[in-house]
Amino acid sequence: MLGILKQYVFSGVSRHYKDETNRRIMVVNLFAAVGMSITFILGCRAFFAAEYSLSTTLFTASVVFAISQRLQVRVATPRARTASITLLILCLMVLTLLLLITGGKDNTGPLWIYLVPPVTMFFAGFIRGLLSLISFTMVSAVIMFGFDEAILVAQYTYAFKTRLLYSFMTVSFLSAFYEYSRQKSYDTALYLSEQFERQAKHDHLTQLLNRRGAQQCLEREYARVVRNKSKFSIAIADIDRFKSINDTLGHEQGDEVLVQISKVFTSRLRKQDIIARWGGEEFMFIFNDTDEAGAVQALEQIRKTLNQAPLNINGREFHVTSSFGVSEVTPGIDISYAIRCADKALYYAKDNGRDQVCSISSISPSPLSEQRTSF
Ligand SMILES: Nc1nc2c(ncn2[C@@H]2O[C@H](COP(=O)(O)OP(=O)(O)OP(=O)(O)O)[C@@H](O)[C@H]2O)c(=O)[nH]1
Repeated sequence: MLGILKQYVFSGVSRHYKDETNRRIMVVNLFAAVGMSITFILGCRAFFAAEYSLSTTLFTASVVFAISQRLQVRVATPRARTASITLLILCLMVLTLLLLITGGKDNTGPLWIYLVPPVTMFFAGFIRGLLSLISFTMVSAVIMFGFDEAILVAQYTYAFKTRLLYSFMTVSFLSAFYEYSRQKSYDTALYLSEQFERQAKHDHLTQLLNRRGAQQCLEREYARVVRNKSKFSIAIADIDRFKSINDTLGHEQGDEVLVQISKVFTSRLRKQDIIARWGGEEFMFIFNDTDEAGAVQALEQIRKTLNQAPLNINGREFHVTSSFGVSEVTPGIDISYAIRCADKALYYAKDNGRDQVCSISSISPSPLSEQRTSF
């Protein structure tokens, strides 16, 4: 029994949707179930009391509640969800207005009016909810006071009608305020969680991806390579003699040098390629759908740009160079192995005089001939 109830409440929920959407789906499921049951029970009572018009109205409402729930589950699109919510709110409002007009059982019908504000606000959101409630209030006022009360079937005192309207407007205002605060808190929480996620993956100095972010990209790209049986290349860049830059300029200006270098690197990359700060004065390049020769070509351009364009640090010009180690990743070569190869190529470039691009296949003897399982 509990399992069936859980299945019903969670029907239509998907991990691909936002939390807010899933929460709405669950509340619509619950609300539709409650609305369907109550209107059905009250409809049966009215039927056995020979109040056929009331029972027909309640049975119709019960069916509409059921349809709106099925709609959001069967047609899992944002439009269907909006239609389902609109149907629920409309059904509730029409039902409430009918109870207001007829008085329901012993003139207690108007009491159901207090269900309208919280339900409308939660389902429709602040703006649409507010507009719906203003329209509903105006219709209710016309029913109670307009046309010499010709629309009303039930008899209410003037004091009752005015108090009903005032209290309804107060509940509506409070519900609107609550929904506004709830939406604001939700937006703030969402913004903060996005910021935290961004910070966890980005380097605060250069604003590039950090090592963690780069590793996620590498894993994603590797999965794609395995799936498509294709290849991509990685490269590690290490700024030449950065220690002496720090010693000459100071650590703070050294940071500024890193920022400017990251901009030079980024400016020369294709849109689909990725650059990250791998750590300290090291950068990682990920060249999607590119073999080793293609990556070497691209890096030669980057190297030349850095070599030829002096950096401007506090009005003084500085020539900075970088060495690069390149390696190719194919479905048969795992990422950690490729990183080790790129590292080897980089140190080969350093040993051979710096300011150059070295690929792993250009090194002799090739480390690729080593046991891959050793990584
Ligand atoms: N300003 C600054 N310096 C850093 C940062 N991270 C690492 N470094 C410095 O970078 C320097 C790296 O020096 P080394 O690894 O000895 O190598 P190098 O001087 O670059 O020489 P080669 O790599 O052999 O060309 C060290 O002095 C680190 O303190 C950083 O975030 N900011």
